[in-house]
Amino acid sequence: MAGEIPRKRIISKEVAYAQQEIWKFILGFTPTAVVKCAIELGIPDILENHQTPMTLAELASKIGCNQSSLYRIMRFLIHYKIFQEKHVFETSVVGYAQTPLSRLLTRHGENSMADLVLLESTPVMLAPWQKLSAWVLDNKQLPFDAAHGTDLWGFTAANPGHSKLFDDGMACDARVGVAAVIAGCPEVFEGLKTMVDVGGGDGTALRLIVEACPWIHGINYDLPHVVAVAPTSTGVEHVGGNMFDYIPKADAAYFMKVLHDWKDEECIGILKKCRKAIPQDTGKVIIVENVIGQKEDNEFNDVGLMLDMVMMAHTTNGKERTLKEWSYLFHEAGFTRSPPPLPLPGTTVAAGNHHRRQEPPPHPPLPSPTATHLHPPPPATSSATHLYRQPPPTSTITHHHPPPPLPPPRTT
Ligand SMILES: C[S@@+](CC[C@H](N)C(=O)[O-])C[C@H]1O[C@@H](n2cnc3c(N)ncnc32)[C@H](O)[C@@H]1O
Repeated sequence: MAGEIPRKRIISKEVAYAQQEIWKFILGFTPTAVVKCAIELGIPDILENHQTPMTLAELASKIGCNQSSLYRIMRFLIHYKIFQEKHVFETSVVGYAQTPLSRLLTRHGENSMADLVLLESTPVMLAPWQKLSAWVLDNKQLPFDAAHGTDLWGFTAANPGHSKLFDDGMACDARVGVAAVIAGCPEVFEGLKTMVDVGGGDGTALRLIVEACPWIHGINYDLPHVVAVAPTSTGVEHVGGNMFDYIPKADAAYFMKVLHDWKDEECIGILKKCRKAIPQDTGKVIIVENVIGQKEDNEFNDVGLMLDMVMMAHTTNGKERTLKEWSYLFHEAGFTRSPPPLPLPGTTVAAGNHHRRQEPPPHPPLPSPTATHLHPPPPATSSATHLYRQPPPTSTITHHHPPPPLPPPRTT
């Protein structure tokens, strides 16, 4: 019939859906870029300080920018629920206001993640993503090294400005993570006189822990260039060194988002060093890390998987791990038992204890049935469900170990 479109040229619903969805990937960088722009313009802080909704004219005047660009930026961010529109108190005038999301983007708010947004969107951190496919293809040069000629830690050591950005970004995450650990499983800190935070960055995590548990003397242990500029705080001593060589002696060793930067062999080496740093009978290793879902559960969460890609782009063979993969590390390092993970509000914590390994180790790289047995997946309780579903899940695992011969401490 004249004017009728041939049937084969009408696209199916699936193809139409795919054609729509693919734009999320084509332009997936825009939310990050526009959120970064809003932070740089100081919009979350301006709205926070103003306390009542601000009109476009007021906001543009405060920032010192033209209204038409600002209007489009705000329209975009309102669409993504970063900001909202609200009536100015008892008037018909509509203005811009904060949301719970934008409160996380003020520069110095209690739970601010602004520094982490600014870090991840720097040209330095974006460049390695251009090298990802080459790395996957030939495994010759890690993406970060290919982009910058050195690894992340070498780069931060040579670039104090980027090192500060990195430490500030990590401190954002540390503030949220430590609050969850203290609220959800304070018992892990009971009875500790000393605790070393290995890879503790600028000491933010340890400062908060010592504030909450003032009976603990904290040792913040990180690379010399990091602790050299770390702020001082009561009850926290900064020690510079290399965790592959030596870990300072303490009742407990605390690792927060450190082991995910390293491959299995390196983590096992670090954990073995830990066994030399803590007392045999009462010592603990406390690990606060992401736990990603296991394949059979099909419960990988978006944030966990994104972080796993970040580890590939930015670290020297680091990765996010499933419970079985964590169990494998503990077993290989000589620990035989750890309790199931404990859920926390907004995050998840697992606690465990430790015993010296008696049986032969499982074969790498896959976790063996022995490792699974030593650190079984959590039972199908609400805790376990919570563990896998909270983005980003985190686990704390404590272990005991045999006595150490002690190397001399290195301090800065
Ligand atoms: C991802 S950051 C985590 C920082 C901190 N634990 C937190 O959660 O905010 C990893 C830390 O490990 C430190 N690091 C890297 N290599 C190290 C080494 N060989 N010895 C000690 N610390 C190291 C880095 O300087 C960095 O502060």
